[in-house]
Amino acid sequence: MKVLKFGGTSVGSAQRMREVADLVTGSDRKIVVLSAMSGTTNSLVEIANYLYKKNYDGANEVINRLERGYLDTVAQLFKKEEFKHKGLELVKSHFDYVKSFTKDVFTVFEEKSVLAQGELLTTALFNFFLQENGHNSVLLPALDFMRTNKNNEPDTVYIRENLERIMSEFEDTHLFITQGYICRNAFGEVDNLQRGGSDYTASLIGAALEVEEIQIWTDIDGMHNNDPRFVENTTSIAEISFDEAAELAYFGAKILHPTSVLPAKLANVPVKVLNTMDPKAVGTTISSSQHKDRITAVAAKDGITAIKIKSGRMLLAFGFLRKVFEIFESYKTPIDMITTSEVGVSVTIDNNRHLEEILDDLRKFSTVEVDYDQVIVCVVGDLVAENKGYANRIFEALKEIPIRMISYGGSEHNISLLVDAKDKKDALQALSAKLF
Ligand SMILES: Nc1ncnc2c1ncn2[C@@H]1O[C@H](COP(=O)(O)OP(=O)(O)O)[C@@H](O)[C@H]1O
Ligand SMILES: N[C@@H](CC(=O)OP(=O)(O)O)C(=O)O
Repeated sequence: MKVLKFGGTSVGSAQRMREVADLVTGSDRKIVVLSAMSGTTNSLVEIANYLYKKNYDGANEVINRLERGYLDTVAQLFKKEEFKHKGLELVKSHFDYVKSFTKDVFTVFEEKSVLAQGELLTTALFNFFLQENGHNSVLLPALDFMRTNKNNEPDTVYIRENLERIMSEFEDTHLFITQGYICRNAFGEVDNLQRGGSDYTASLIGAALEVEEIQIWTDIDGMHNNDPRFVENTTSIAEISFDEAAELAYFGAKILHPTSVLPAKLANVPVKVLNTMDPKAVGTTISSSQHKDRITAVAAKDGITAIKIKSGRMLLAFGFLRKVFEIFESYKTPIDMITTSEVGVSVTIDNNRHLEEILDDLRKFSTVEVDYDQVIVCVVGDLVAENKGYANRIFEALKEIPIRMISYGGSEHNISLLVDAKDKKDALQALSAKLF
């Protein structure tokens, strides 16, 4: 069995859905994970923001625009009156539900339910389309098996047991369709796996069922060696290890959700990144094979804040780092990069929600400087100490760019550098020019 995930752009129109149907209707057994049609989740976020502010005119305007888009898709997707009717009813019921919140209380619980409508609607439409064309597909409700625990981590035992239970009722079925991104939390409430989380859904399902392969179908021919939104002439990486792919995803390669590689890695299920617009392209295979003597790729993670913490008493003091880390831990704020010296320590975070409280606590025993709007540029490859010369090439490439922090040695696959956001594009381009 294989798991195939199609992102929002891959199911972004009636024509694209037809192309996806061609790709999934072979004879082998598959679970197809779909995201919402492109733009849907952004619109739902916009609607939720209006509903929080009780701006019902604003909410209705976006709701109506989104609904018209889905009605157009129904008109173009289905041929038979019966299915056109089913499609229209389906769209109406989902949008009536969203509209009901323009008259009701709106809290984080309702927001999560609103955000779930995109995937629920897209998968149901796609499943109708398969049925109209005579395919015997079954819709697997993600809300019946995808669940997180009290730490907001996937509850892997629950996921496996419930997937197996539901699927055992359909032993003769070869094609299952399910929603990416959405789940229930430990309290059984509708929740999600964070933006872009459909990749994570695919990886969790693939790992739970120990499938032969997970395929991530998107709008580009695999993982590229640099961010194609900022650098021209990037090329697809044919093969990459789980570890390198995880570093790239974590450090900003938008093509994969940051946490999506780990479940596949733990279950040792290979992941292929493939292009819906060019299905014959080789794409990228992510597996446990390591690739020696190369720099593989560059990525950049935006929205970073750097905090420089200085203390006259750090010199020869023990316990200083513990005090610093405990503060970040108490506000559940993860640290990305860290560098130390005799007089202080610099750390970066990507979540400023508790920044003011963190700074207040740090100021009780240190002086603190903050740099906003920073970017972590991450170079991934076989960067073991024995491979001499790679660091030199990286710094040579970046000689015109102010570098605020450098992290090397934390993993054998990564050198991370902190630069100002305004220098990001130049840094990425300079690295591509020198390294590839
Ligand atoms: N290293 C990279 N390799 C390939 N694509 C990348 C990379 N970094 C960023 N991207 C961007 O990621 C996009 C695909 O991700 P996304 O839009 O989330 O797809 P989907 O809607 O299929 O989930 C590509 O179109 C590309 O612009
Ligand atoms: N629809 C969700 C989940 C997702 O993964 O989308 P995509 O595969 O299009 O990045 C989002 O926009 O966040």
